Amino acid sequence: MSSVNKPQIEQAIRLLLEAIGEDPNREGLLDTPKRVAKMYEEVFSGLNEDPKEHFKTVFGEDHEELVLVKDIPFYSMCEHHLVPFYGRAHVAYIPKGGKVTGLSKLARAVEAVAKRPQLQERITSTVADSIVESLDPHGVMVVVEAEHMCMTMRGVKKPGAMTITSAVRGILQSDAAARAEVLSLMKA
Ligand SMILES: Nc1nc2c(ncn2[C@@H]2O[C@H](COP(=O)(O)OP(=O)(O)OP(=O)(O)O)[C@@H](O)[C@H]2O)c(=O)[nH]1
Ligand SMILES: [Zn+2]
Repeated sequence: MSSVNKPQIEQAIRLLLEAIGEDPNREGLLDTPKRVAKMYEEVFSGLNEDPKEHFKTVFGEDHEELVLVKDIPFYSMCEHHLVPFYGRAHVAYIPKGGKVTGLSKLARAVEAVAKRPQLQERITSTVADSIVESLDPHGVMVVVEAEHMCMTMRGVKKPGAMTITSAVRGILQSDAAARAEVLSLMKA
């Protein structure tokens, strides 16, 4: 079920168009409020999702070694300017007690968290903490690399500048050698 109020978004977009000096009744813009409402429903669909729900899929596999899914593409919306930021997430964890989740669930958790008005730091730490809370693993490391359109098309105008954030939990926080190994696999 959607949490966005589409008629209200349509109304707001008509006002916005008027405010920038456009005519919301000209032919090319007639369906724009409806399209934008539909788009926001899609790009903010993560507001209805708890990333931890995805980790209910657990296999009782006795693997207490690294699992890494890297290069997970994501698109999010910067909560300061409501323009996109996008890039790749790398999610690693070391399972404990047979709590191994489905690989796709790591990517689903990234999607759920990204599809909200966001900060890159919060995407990173929310994904890491969801894994810790759901799977109680030995360790977790999430690295996110992204380009922010608010730094590219406006403001400071620095296309190509990449922001990298990480969140490290458990043994990957306390053991520098293990952390370095995960980092090198993420970069490989
Ligand atoms: N920490 C963090 N900052 C972000 C993120 N996305 C955008 N920002 C920053 O949020 C800040 C908002 O700064 P403000 O001074 O309030 O807004 P502004 O005048 O539009 O800032 P400029 O972008 O510098 O023009 C900017 O520095 C953005 O680069 C993010 O994911 N994390
Ligand atoms: Zn921004």
